[in-house]
Amino acid sequence: MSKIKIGLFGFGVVGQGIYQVVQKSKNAHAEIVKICVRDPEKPRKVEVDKSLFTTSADEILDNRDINLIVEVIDQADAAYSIVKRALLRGIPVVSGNKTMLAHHLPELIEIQKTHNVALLYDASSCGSIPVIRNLEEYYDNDLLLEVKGILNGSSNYILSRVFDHAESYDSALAQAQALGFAESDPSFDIEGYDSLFKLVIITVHALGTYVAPEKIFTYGISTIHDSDIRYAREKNVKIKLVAQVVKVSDEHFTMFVMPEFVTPSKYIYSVDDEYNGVVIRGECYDRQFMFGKGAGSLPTASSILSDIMARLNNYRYEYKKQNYMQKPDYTTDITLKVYVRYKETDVHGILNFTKVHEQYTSEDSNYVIGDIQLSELLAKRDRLRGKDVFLANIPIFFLNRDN
Ligand SMILES: NC(=O)C1=CN([C@@H]2O[C@H](COP(=O)(O)OP(=O)(O)OC[C@H]3O[C@@H](n4cnc5c(N)ncnc54)[C@H](OP(=O)(O)O)[C@@H]3O)[C@@H](O)[C@H]2O)C=CC1
Ligand SMILES: N[C@@H](CC=O)C(=O)O
Repeated sequence: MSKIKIGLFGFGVVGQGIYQVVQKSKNAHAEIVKICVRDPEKPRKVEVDKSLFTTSADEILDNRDINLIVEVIDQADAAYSIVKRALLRGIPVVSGNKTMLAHHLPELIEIQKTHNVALLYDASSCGSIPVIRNLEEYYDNDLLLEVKGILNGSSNYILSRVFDHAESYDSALAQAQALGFAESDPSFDIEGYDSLFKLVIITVHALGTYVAPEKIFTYGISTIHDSDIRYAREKNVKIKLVAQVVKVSDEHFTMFVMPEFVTPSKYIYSVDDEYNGVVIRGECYDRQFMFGKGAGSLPTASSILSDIMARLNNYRYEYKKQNYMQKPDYTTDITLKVYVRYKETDVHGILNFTKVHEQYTSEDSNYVIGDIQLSELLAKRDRLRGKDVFLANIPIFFLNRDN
């Protein structure tokens, strides 16, 4: 490709960042030809020639000059329709939309193969950190055992402000929204779904296997309470929202998203604010750690620019791990040690612990620390929703391997 002519979908936090980095980057040999938005009259932070705007997706998809679609809108269903139509027409796409990708990757991978067309999406997972391309290329072997980390900038920002700066949860969430870190519906961030969707995408590139989001246990930070923070401080740990995919044997891997008590010796202990941190563990090399801004306009745009420039060399994912021999199967048949704090909810009536290590009751709040099957947590997930319950992983299961 000699010059990239971009049809851009979305001109919000990320779209405007992309416009800025493309203008700045002379060696990208790229030009934004048209921008599709919902409302062309909306005031924007970045000044742009208004004649670039359209509200018609077809005006971009039918424009034969455009040889790359960049999709950064906040609507997953509309994004799916745009991306699929573009790929079916043979137009390559760069996307940052993890919600859409986590739900439609198997079909979109198939279309890429049958229509010989590329879909790149490094910005969808961990903002500026190049996780996907590294998993796809550098870690293209059997040695990978685990990818674990903080994948959501907003929840990490909130936890940092609450934990280290004694700010209120609501004020920290409002700041995460004002700074452009949070999703349009911030419950995606705080309930763990954004981390979940990124984990689904990461697992496709880490192990070559797609697991649908609804099959994965996900618990967020929205029910965190002063007593949880007090407890963590007393134990000299921090609470982080952690997503992980782990090979638990040669035959099986597991994955889940939940708050975790993180000790100071762990790499992710020092990952604060909107930063993300990803620990990659493998046979022979032990651990490697990737760290960087996980959200925000320019950090995310920098990742999109990297995918745009990769298209100059016709780069595409080959999904080689999908064809690996003896791929491990997904299991939820593992035991976790968890802390469950509650007030009124009959936690013991809902959750079957295989072993209770510690129980505490007081007027203010109660907690239990016990062993529980991941499958049990997944089965009872809906019964815990909306309850006065906070749950955190105590990473004992992987203790001798955890750093
Ligand atoms: N913010 C971040 O840090 C990151 C975001 N992402 C992902 O990037 C995407 C965009 O996020 P962000 O920029 O923050 O979101 P914003 O809400 O800031 O912007 C969304 C943009 O999408 C446009 N839009 C919505 N629906 C349509 C549609 N049907 N057709 C055309 N345009 C549409 C909106 O138009 P209008 O302006 O007219 O309303 C707006 O410009 C999301 O998928 C998000 O998950 C990924 C990594 C980081
Ligand atoms: N809302 C997301 C944005 C980037 O993916 C986050 O906070 O990480």
